[in-house]
Amino acid sequence: MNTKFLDLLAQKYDSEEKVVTEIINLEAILNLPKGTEHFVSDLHGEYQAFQHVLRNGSGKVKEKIKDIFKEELSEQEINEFATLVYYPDEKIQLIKNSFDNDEELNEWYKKFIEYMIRLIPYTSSKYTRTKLRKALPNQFVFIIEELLYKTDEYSNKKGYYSSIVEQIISLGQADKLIIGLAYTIQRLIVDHLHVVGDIYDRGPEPDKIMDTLINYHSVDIQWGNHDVLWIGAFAGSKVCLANIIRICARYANLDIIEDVYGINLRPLLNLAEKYYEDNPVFRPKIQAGEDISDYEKLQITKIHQAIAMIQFKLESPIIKRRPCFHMDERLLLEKINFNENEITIRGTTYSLENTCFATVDPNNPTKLLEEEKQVMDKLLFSIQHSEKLARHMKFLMKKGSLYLKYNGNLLIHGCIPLDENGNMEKMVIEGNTYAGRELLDVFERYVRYAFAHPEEIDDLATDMIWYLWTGEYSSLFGKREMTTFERYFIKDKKTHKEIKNPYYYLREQEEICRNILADFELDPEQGHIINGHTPVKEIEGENPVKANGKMVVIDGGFSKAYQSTTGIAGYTLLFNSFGMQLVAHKKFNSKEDVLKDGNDVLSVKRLVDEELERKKVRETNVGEEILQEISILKSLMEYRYMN
Ligand SMILES: O=P(O)(O)OC[C@H]1O[C@](O)(COP(=O)(O)O)[C@@H](O)[C@@H]1O
Ligand SMILES: [Mn+2]
Repeated sequence: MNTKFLDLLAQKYDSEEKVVTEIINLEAILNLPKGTEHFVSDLHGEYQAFQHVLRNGSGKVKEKIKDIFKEELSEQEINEFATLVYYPDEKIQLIKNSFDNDEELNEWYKKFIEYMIRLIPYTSSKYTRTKLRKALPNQFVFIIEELLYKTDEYSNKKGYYSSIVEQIISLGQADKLIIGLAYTIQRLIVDHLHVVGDIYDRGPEPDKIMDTLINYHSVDIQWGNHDVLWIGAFAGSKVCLANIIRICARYANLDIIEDVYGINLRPLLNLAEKYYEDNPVFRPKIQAGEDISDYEKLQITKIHQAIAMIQFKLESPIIKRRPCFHMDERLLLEKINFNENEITIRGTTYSLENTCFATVDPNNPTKLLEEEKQVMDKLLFSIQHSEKLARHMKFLMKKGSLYLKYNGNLLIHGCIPLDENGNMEKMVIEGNTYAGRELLDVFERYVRYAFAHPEEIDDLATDMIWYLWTGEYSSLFGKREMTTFERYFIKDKKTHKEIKNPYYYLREQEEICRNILADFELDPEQGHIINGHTPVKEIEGENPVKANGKMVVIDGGFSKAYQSTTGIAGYTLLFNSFGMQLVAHKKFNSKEDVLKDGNDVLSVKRLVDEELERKKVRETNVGEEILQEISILKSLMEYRYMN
């Protein structure tokens, strides 16, 4: 091994004892059971529901409480304890309001501090003391460690411990301690979080989800089609930008653009007011309980049309300059017969309804008006200069990728494009042919290039991000074409259908999944493919576990817009040292409901896979890294200290 490197390392490990201690420490970690991985997907801006799943660890928090306290506490007390762990700040407030005097409250404090101190060793049994210490609330580390490691064999410490707790209470620190312990428990229960795509769009608070993820102790993200759409907009793609604004208008979420990311929509509104009227198909989709004035609804309806038309116009030049996208069928504005108000698609002529073509020149239908161009220039400038968006997009790039190989599994939001025979679809890009993993790798390279060059806006890399949103062989989209235009303007529902890639029925077959795993150089015997993207229709009896357990579809179903078609809120997945568990979630109403009756919509579990032997850190990705570190430290030992 390079001696320069070892000399450098020796600066950190400057004594034999330090090297030995670290080797022993790492060896010990290898033999601990692997930590719990938590998989969620398709969050779609539903921050509150996501928070809940994160805080209850898909049911794990309550499970651990039950393991320890089921003989001792009633179901109601267990629920109360669990809600205290999920929402400590709010729960403490409720508890305080429910007591008439301090004595009762102090008793409650004592009881629950003790419960929490008893729960922590159980939730941290898979971690080293150092790791546990890092998870503890800073200001209380010393005190908590005293309480945790009490060995009361000779019972002369009893007084000591109860005096610590009493001091905490009398010094007014009990709330802070309990809150700190609650977050520690949440954190210990899940070691690592995977977000299998679609943080953005449809729901109201994707930004808050991003902030949560940025502060989360350990996370990775597999980009979803909606996430790359936002990345695309930030990287300079005007058509991606038009799409994100269109979707925000459609779901009455323009606040995200305006208030959260600080993009001025006034120029777009002016254009919209000038050219558009009310139009039923462009009215925003408003969720039950949302309150929007008729005036505002009308404004959004106009903006929605203005930006949709800009989007359609912007698509055309890209399709023309990128023959490799094979998207000529999508040159729809050019297929319109404006005299007859008809369009001919794949040989069939349909009449158009609810059109809003005031800015369209029939002789040159894809040409942007000067005003439209200016609006888009201004919007792009502001989006690329939004500091908050920059922070969120950089995080998506840093922690995200198109797919991830993790502990033997393949995590991917959408699909691996296949033909009907199960062969990987090929795409020719700049004269080279790619399929399967290689295609995804090349897609990802373009995304990263575009992101690194936001000033280049018409280049292949930037266009490629849009392709990932909507192209036939995109691993994120997985459908032949996106029928947005048809959904707005053509009545015949046949034209709305978006035909899915054969992957979506072939993935039921074990053989197909094994082939894909092998293409990604994963062991088909051990590995699973974990998908998001398509809501699992439990109502119709669809099983999220497919291909003899090789394929797991966990669309979180957080999106309220889809809950009526799925029958449940969705699925999450847990993978701990005992195996994988799929958790089905019922609809999440509100945090207030959980706080009130403590009865958090509990989840049904299905065993996906059961390990015969408990899986150790040694057998994980982290384990591989540790093994490498050990081997380097051993070289250092030999080089420096053994001769
Ligand atoms: O429900 P909406 O707003 O009409 O959106 C439908 C569009 O969303 C998509 O399903 C993509 O979004 P998802 O990744 O959430 O499925 C498109 O295929 C489709 O055209
Ligand atoms: Mn998706």
